[in-house]
Amino acid sequence: MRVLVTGGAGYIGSIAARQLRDRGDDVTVLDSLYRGHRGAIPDGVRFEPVDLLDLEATTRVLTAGFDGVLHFAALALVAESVAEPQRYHRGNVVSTLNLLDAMRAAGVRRLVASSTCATYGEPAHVPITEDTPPAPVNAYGNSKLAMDRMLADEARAHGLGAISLRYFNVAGASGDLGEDHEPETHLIPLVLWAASGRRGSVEIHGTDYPTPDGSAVRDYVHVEDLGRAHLLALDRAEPGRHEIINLGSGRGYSVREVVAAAKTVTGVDFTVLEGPRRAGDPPNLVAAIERARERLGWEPTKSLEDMVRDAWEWFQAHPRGYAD
Ligand SMILES: NC(=O)c1ccc[n+]([C@@H]2O[C@H](COP(=O)([O-])OP(=O)(O)OC[C@H]3O[C@@H](n4cnc5c(N)ncnc54)[C@H](O)[C@@H]3O)[C@@H](O)[C@H]2O)c1
Ligand SMILES: O=c1ccn([C@@H]2O[C@H](COP(=O)(O)OP(=O)(O)O[C@H]3O[C@H](CO)[C@H](O)[C@H](O)[C@H]3O)[C@@H](O)[C@H]2O)c(=O)[nH]1
Repeated sequence: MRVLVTGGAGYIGSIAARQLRDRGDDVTVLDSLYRGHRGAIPDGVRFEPVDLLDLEATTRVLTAGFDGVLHFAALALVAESVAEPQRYHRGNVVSTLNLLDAMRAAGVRRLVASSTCATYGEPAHVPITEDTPPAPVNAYGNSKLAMDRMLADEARAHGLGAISLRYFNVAGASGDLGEDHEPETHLIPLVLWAASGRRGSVEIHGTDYPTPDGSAVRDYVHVEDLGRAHLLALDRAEPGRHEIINLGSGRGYSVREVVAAAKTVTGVDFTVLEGPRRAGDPPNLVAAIERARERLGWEPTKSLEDMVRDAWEWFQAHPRGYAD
């Protein structure tokens, strides 16, 4: 297949682009490099340094001819989205609208897009199925829900085959490709920065949640398992249909459990502080993943320990991320 990967210079997109390349697909990465890294773009794929907000340039790229698109490009920092919602509606909604216009003009009919558990907000019950009513609590979640709805409309009106993959917490690395976000807000990188000495400590944000050990519970999924789900989804997308599929491991770990796993894997007894809850953090998010099993034939294969170990190896080999 000829596949365009938007956001293919970012954390998840670069790893999925390499998986596509490795199965023999002809891959082009489109990325503005606003939050990505030139060094993350895998060898053997074409690169188009284009911003999706530039409709003309995006249309030009699409007219080269593609069988499908994996759409990772987005802004993805929750706190930033609360402070500057307009950037998220432009960066995640208008950019996707441009992509759909360009795909329609070029006759590209398959799309797999990055959605998020943030579209569910703070549901009362876990595990969270795809039928849980969406109720985002921040502009990031609102922008991704708007994207999902846009894809459903496009499928109905113009025959697009689209799948929104709603990821829970993505972690781990894949060989020499890993997580290098600036700013970094995700738990596992920050815990490992404490273990490596890049930071003096890590703080547990909230110890009074209604969970077994008082810290918040999340569902972590390995970035390689996640990437594999995209390849399956690309093959399964059906013209005229939009589907939503959760991707997680189906089991939750508390912040304290992640910290303990990192101490075991790294062998470092780093400093752990306890602080207040981070605004907008739900207590407990765990995915129901039956639909991914049924529709994609997908099964997560890697444990939390695998994620922490792979990320640890990457951070040790790349202490300053892609700057190394
Ligand atoms: N990391 C997670 O745990 C997580 C969880 C749920 C959903 N997601 C979603 O997965 C996707 C990828 O996440 P990531 O962690 O790899 O993010 P990332 O920031 O590492 O990568 C995003 C890439 O998109 C590019 N980009 C952003 N806006 C663009 C635009 N307008 N035009 C062209 N390129 C643009 C950036 O330069 C960057 O390379 C995002 O859509 C995110 O919302 C991530
Ligand atoms: O230094 C830290 C960082 C995080 N946490 C906690 O660890 C858990 C996981 O936090 P992350 O920031 O790693 O992940 P989130 O669950 O906040 O974020 C995930 O869900 C978001 C939507 O809510 C976005 O989709 C985001 O991209 C995705 O990683 C949360 O309870 C958070 O409070 C800490 O205790 N200390």
